[in-house]
Amino acid sequence: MSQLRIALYQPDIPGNAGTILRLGACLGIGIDIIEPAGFVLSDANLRRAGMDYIAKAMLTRHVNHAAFEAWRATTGRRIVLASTKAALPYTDFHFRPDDVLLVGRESAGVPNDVHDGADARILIPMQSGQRSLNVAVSVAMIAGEALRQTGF
Ligand SMILES: C[S@@+](CC[C@H](N)C(=O)[O-])C[C@H]1O[C@@H](n2cnc3c(N)ncnc32)[C@H](O)[C@@H]1O
Repeated sequence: MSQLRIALYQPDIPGNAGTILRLGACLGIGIDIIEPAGFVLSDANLRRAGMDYIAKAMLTRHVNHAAFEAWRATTGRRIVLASTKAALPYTDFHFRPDDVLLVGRESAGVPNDVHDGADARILIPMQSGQRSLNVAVSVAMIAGEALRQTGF
């Protein structure tokens, strides 16, 4: 099991959350959901995407960002934010095994204070003029690189 964690900031598309929960279950990565989410965990689209893997996901729910930060502060883990506004390509970032990879909500990313409060901000470079990748695709790409670097 990896120490890496993936945190979803107020996710609003249940199919993406289900896909990420499945990824976490398959790769042994814990998932944090920072609420409020735009759906309930019993949502049919979440269940369809996550299938029976959801039962095996190591999921922690935090009632809000302050509660998530309070938990995180006790662990000493870094927050590594995936952001379309970042400058540093994720492949040039040096991951630690216990980093928390934070991704933004599908509709609006993260607010400025969460963006500025992250320990690091990383980018998946895209072609000029493209807005963003799907959040679950972003998680898969960056988690793959983090696990590769940290020897999982
Ligand atoms: C659909 S995007 C959010 C789009 C939102 N309008 C914004 O500007 O952040 C959802 C999340 O996926 C991640 N993401 C998507 N594309 C990315 C990229 N090229 N580099 C880094 N993270 C990305 C970010 O965490 C983002 O907050």
